[in-house]
Amino acid sequence: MMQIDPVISLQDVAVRYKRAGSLFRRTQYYEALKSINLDIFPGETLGILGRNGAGKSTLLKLISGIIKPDTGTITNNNISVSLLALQAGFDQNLSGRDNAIISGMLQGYSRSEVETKLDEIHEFSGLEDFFFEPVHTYSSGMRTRLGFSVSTIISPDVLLIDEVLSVGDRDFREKAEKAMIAKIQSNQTVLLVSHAHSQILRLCDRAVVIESGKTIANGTPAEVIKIYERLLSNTK
Ligand SMILES: Nc1ncnc2c1ncn2[C@@H]1O[C@H](COP(=O)(O)OP(=O)(O)OP(=O)(O)O)[C@@H](O)[C@H]1O
Repeated sequence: MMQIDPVISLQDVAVRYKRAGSLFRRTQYYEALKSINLDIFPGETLGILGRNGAGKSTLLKLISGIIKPDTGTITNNNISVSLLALQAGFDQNLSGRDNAIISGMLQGYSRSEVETKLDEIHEFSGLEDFFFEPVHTYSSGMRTRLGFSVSTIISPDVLLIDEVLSVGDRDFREKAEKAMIAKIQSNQTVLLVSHAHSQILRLCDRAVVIESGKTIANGTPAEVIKIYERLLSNTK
């Protein structure tokens, strides 16, 4: 059988955060990720399950390059990765339009490439005239719409989604879910973090569980959800 190379590969990766020390105590660290081993293959939709604090968001930040591992290696063959952490990283004083341009450029596109997509982003966001107003005038739902629209219209090689399908008002949520499903069904590589097991089952080709900073299960969504549910009920 032909071997397909992963687009991103994590080997024994660990991340620790500095905990605020006190005057008399040495700086303390918290190991959010202890040992992550994960390959992400082109075109797949990979679901990430794990309880609160297990390290899922840290994993997404790591893959998107926002933070670096303390130990272990991440191999990424020069691909663009975008974290759909809604509202993250907008400059409050710039307009939605300018923030859209910057986000697109941060995802590795040229200014003119992003500009050709601006009308589509504007349209999808439903922000109307607010698109041209500073982001500090937006409600949090409006920021969500902007973030989602940018990442939906400007497709990175790997799209990382952190619980996105559960935000926004009902109309936008339905629109967002439809757009996500279209992406998932296309060749887009997607990493989806969700606490909704039915969503993982419905949308993903494969799933993994992160428990206490380690990858502990990897397989079909049905298999992995079974393992995860057993884990939750054993430790209640
Ligand atoms: N900037 C930070 N500084 C210190 N500790 C942090 C920081 N960010 C996260 N942590 C800690 O690291 C651990 C993992 O956090 P993370 O946000 O990755 O979990 P998660 O699995 O995404 O949780 P949730 O399901 O609640 O979103 C948690 O114990 C958290 O308290």
